[in-house]
Amino acid sequence: MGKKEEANVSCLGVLTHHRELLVSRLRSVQCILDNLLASGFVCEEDVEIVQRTATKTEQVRKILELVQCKGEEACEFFIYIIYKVRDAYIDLQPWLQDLNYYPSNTISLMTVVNTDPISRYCEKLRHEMSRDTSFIMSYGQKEETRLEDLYTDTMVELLNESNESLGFLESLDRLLDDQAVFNPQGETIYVRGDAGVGKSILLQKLQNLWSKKELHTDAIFFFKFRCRMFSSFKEAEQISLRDLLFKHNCYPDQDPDSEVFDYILRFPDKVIFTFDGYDEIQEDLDLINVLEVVSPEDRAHPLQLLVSLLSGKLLKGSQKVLTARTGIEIQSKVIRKKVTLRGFSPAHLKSYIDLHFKEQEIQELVKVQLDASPHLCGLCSTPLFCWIVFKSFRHLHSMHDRFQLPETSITLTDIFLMLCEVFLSRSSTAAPSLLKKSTRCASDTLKGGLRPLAAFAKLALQGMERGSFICSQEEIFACGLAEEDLPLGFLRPVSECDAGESPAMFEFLHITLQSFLAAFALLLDDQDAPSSILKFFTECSRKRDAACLPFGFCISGSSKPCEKKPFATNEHLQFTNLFLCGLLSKAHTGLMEHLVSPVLLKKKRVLLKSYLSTSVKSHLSGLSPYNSNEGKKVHVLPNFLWILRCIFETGSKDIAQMTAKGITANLIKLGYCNVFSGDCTAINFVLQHRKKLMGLDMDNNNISDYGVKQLTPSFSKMTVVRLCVNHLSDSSMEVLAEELCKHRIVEVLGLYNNHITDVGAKLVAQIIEECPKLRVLKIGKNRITAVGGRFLAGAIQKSTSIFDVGMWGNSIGDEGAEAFADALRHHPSLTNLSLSANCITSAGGKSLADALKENTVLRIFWLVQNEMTDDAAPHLAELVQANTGLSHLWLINNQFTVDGIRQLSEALTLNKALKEICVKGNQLSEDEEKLFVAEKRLLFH
Ligand SMILES: Nc1ncnc2c1ncn2[C@@H]1O[C@H](COP(=O)(O)OP(=O)(O)OP(=O)(O)O)[C@@H](O)[C@H]1O
Repeated sequence: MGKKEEANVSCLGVLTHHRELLVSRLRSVQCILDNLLASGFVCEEDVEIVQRTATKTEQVRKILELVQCKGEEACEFFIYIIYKVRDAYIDLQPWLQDLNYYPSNTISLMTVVNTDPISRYCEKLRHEMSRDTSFIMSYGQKEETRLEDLYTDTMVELLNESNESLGFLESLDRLLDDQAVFNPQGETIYVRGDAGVGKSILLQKLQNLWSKKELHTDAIFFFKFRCRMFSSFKEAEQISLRDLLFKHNCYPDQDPDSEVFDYILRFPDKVIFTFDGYDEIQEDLDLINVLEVVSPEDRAHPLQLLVSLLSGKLLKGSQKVLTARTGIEIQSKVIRKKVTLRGFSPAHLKSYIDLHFKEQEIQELVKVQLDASPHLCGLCSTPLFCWIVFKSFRHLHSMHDRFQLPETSITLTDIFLMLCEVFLSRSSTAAPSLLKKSTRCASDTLKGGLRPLAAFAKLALQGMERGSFICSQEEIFACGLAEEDLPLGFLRPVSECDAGESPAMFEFLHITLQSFLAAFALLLDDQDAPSSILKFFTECSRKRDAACLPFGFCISGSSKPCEKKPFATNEHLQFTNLFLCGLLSKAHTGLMEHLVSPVLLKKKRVLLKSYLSTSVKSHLSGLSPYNSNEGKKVHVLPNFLWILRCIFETGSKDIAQMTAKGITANLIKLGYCNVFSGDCTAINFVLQHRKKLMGLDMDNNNISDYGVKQLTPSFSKMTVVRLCVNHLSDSSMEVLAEELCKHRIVEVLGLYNNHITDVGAKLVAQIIEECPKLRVLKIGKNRITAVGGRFLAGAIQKSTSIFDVGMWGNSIGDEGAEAFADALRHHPSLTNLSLSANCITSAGGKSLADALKENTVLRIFWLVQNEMTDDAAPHLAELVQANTGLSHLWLINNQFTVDGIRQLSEALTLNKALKEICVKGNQLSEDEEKLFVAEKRLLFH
């Protein structure tokens, strides 16, 4: 009570007056009793009497009687407990506010201990979450790393419903907020990314932040799951939501009345869930057809509980974060917002180096070596690969003084071989001091460790064939592994919750390592026919009807999931194929001959090469080229990217040559294929063998500056270079300016939606000036201001070839517009120009209009979404009247009123050549728009 009321109203009176309200709303009796007892207001006997009372409401009545008997101070303390233990008495907080309650100085000195089951459970969850997430799960058990010692931010890109970029997340604790929400009805935040890009670690960091109360959320419960757990149940098994939450996270202690679960049901918005690895679910779920569980008391198959939670049928309002590999599409209706992980940026990579290597000298050494190899940097933008490279570097460098990272053409196979070498060298009996400075001999290490290596490989392959990522101790020992092999580092224990019911289960430290070892097993196998190495290729090439649509079928009408399917993607098999290509490559022959008979090795290599050649041919012949503005175009399928990756791993020039020759179209489209920077080496490996000129359309991928550097040799053949939406910065423009100006054959340059600033614009201007065939330039949605605008306009003015320029969505303003006006005045060939969304006001509009009066070449002019008002109208009207070349003028979303539009309309009647002026989205009412119906060429829609 406020100080004023304090004098008049006694707490005893309050309890009498509000007795019924307290009886109906007070839930956690135990916490009240514990505190009354601890403070001596009641005795043990009193507590027993209360506890013997049958119903909760009766218990509350008894407590009220007791405290009222004990007097004013006891009553005041009773209210004070409710005030202090907020979470437990959340329903009574508005009541306290209405009372304007404020504890007196005397009562504030008394201690209240929160023994409420909800608060205790929340504490327990935080404690366990902190314990489970403070370390990056052990590789080789001994050397666990603290999360905070190694966690580095990665690029988290926000996407809209159509997967277009909305920029990057500023900090991880904003993942749960409303930024970039495109579907407020959806409840799931969808995090996607490639293998090893850090989805699980991102969730771990999120959980860790929550456990330390550093996540901006008022959620007091956090339940984490690995999706694969949901598939580990038998078909007929059913569990309750309560069991799902508590059994697979932790149980509430001393909660006889199930208050925790009741609280969760009442306040689902206080709950966060994370579900990691949706792609690892072995059944496909259909959100529409699945018989959803909606009652929290029902028992159901865990997969049904999962679907019900994700779709908000259960615990509506709770926050859910779901991760999956790229390529898995989930129905938009359940998605609230979507992000994609892009790995380490160059700056993140530098921070990661500093965290990983404590010694400054080594930090420098690694930075120098990385700088020398953009390909390696590209691979290292994937945190998993980066971790392996750095771990191997640290280990091998400590053992062999002169160890250096491989500079050029390091493959993924090399990286995983290096990791095996590191693991196996742990079993070496020689003391490290004796090994120091000795020459590294990978073949000795692999040969020495062949027994465990072959056994781990066998285990990995068996898992792949079974479609399983976890294995039991019996399976491990059955493959010939012994207890002492486990600490080598290939396997790590699976935490109980992730494994479902099963005791002591293990998994490979990463699925990609399992894929690698499975490939090793195929290579080592001397029992089955050599052709069995191709088994996963065959599986991957089989078309999947509902590919990439895990919510696409199954569980139709029945409450049980139907037959087990392979994983939602077959990427783990694709990786096995890729590693097989690497292990069978010529470059590794010497090493592999220590492990497999040379005859068998050769047989397998021949088989693989012939398979790859055939599959390239059949893939290419299956593609149908079509004619486009830019020539005969062929859109390759994402699987082609895997073929290119495999070819690169084999290092076979023959196959690369054959592939390059087999592409008959003169433009290859690899758009939306999820190409990352590391892939560009593979693409370049093939394309550099191309004799004929060609175009490459790689719009909408993630190749970044490292990727552009990798493509350097191929630019000599490229007439079309489309790299829109690829996270390129000015440093890519340096490469492009150098290469394209050297070869001077480029005709189309697409750079839309990257991170190009004025510095890059200057380099692009150089390309325009020096490349005499350049016809089309798309450089919209970058960060170009008036300065860059002037460079570009100046170059365009000099070019005689360029006719189509897209500058949409920069900010060149009136100064830039002025420069473009000059270009228009003098330029002989520009026919299509977009200066939309460039902060151009009427002053800029006037300059452009005046210049255009003298230009009869420009056909289409875009000035959409600028800031022009009626001040620009007379000039535009003059242009409309005088210009005989212009056929389309786009003035959508400016600030013209009916007066301005009238001037344009009148001018239009005098120019029959102009086909249309689009003026939608200006400041006219519907009635005003109707004034212009007579002029059909003035469009308001
Ligand atoms: N942000 C990060 N900071 C430091 N290291 C990281 C980070 N993200 C990932 N790593 C390293 O990469 C490894 C693989 O990451 P993670 O398991 O999270 O990848 P993932 O995207 O979940 O892969 P998959 O899809 O194959 O399950 C981690 O064990 C860790 O060593």
